[in-house]
Amino acid sequence: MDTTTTSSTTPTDPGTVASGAAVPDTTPAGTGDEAADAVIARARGRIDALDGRIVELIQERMAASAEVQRARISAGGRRVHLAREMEILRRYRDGLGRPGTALAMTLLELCRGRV
Ligand SMILES: O=C(O)C(=O)C[C@]1(C(=O)O)C=C[C@@H](O)C=C1
Repeated sequence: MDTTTTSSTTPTDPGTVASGAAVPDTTPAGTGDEAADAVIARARGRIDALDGRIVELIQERMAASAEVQRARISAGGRRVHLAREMEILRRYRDGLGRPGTALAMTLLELCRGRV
């Protein structure tokens, strides 16, 4: 295996190789095209703002989900409600296609733990 570069098949910190040794990041800061760089910087600003809001929304969802689960368990029910999960999985699949299902499964795991 080539140990001088990060492998595309092995997820590692981009600043290290599999051995953990530090490698300089040689990715150029820009494309060399000023207009393209400006578009990229602006769009990345929007992405960062959106990601921040998405994380906050997920945290808000986790709190609402915990409230539902606590109430159900206090009333003698179970943490997991499979029919409700099916509705949620369908909504994400309808909105985002097959990867939407995977996203919904990750959200459910964040909200109620692994089943
Ligand atoms: O809607 C519920 O009944 C919940 O408990 C919330 C929630 C969710 O996070 O969406 C969590 C666990 C259940 O299995 C189903 C859904």
